[in-house]
Amino acid sequence: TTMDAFHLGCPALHSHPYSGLKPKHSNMVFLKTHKTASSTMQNLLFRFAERNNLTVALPIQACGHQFCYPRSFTTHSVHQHTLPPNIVTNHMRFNKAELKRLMPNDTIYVTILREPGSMFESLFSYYNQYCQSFKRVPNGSLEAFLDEPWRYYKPEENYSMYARNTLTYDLGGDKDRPAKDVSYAKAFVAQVERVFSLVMISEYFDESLVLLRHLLSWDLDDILYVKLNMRTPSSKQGLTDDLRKKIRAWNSLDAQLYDHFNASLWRQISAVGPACVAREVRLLREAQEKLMKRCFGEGMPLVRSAAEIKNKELRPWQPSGKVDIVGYDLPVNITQSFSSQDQELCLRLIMPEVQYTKMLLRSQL
Ligand SMILES: Nc1ncnc2c1ncn2[C@@H]1O[C@H](COP(=O)(O)OS(=O)(=O)O)[C@@H](OP(=O)(O)O)[C@H]1O
Repeated sequence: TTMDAFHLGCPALHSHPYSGLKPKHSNMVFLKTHKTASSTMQNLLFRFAERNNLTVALPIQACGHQFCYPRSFTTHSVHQHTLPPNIVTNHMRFNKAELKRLMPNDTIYVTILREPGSMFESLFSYYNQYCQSFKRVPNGSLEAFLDEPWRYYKPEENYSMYARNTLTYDLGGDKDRPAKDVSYAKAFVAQVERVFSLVMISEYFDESLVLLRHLLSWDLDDILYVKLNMRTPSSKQGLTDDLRKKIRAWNSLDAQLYDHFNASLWRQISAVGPACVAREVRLLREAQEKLMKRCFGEGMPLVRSAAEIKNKELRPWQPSGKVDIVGYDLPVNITQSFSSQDQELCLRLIMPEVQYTKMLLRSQL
């Protein structure tokens, strides 16, 4: 069966005869960075937590669905009914010392980075009305911003962290440290490396998940997902090489983080065995397809713009009228023939972050 093949995979990691029986690791912090596929990861972790009766740390009401981001994380932002937690995954600005006070000693730290070009293009479009540095650019032109970023960017302004080195900021670093301060960048990368056991890469999401599965001794079923929080193609802009270069120069700290951890990811893949990782990725995609059929019938899940989604619980948050974030609906004819267990799973797979956070909080009260 697929499951047997899955367990037989990657012999390098199964040198211990009983390693297949190793208990699943459940204490983890996933630093949810912005516009990096982190909502897809968060949804996967929420489902894992529910299936295994784990406690997810959730923000107090005053902090919204984030731990009072963009302020640095403190334990005061954690709802008392979600203590002591096994899993932390809602948005925050990372603060290791405070997390250490909150979490068990065996907590594993994981995060995710995305290629700076496509990440910045996504940020620019998603936060175009939210972030003043973007809002004041004529015609919402990414080119205009990148030609003269200092004309639009005010480092001290609200939400300026979406306009420069967002990953560095989310990780707790100094987004405005000048690029010529080489030793800062190096020391920061080293610090991130010491804390995080795995830094996932959005472009290699499935490969990253396979490494995560190995790190935590999870099953194939634990890493199934549906892509969340996507923009419609019409909300996206292609990037020229020149634009990509300018984005990297403007976000040079993030670019250094990305280059470093992209290389580490491939080193980790090499260590496990590239063929074995590729096999698990294939098995993951096959299992995913089966699950899609079960939940959504033949073909793909029903990708819809928010207004078209009948069930309000399934509408993703829309940052502004200028960008469309798509979500999913469950097909009615299929849901009628569902077992209630399947219905719960399929519903959760496509539940957006804000709604799922609220639901989890209610269930943990
Ligand atoms: N599995 C997977 N692999 C690769 N990319 C993925 C995946 N899932 C989501 N996405 C893309 O991630 C973008 C949304 O990121 P986030 O969920 O982190 O955004 S948010 O900060 O929480 O709002 C968003 O990018 P853009 O569409 O470019 O905006 C999603 O399309």
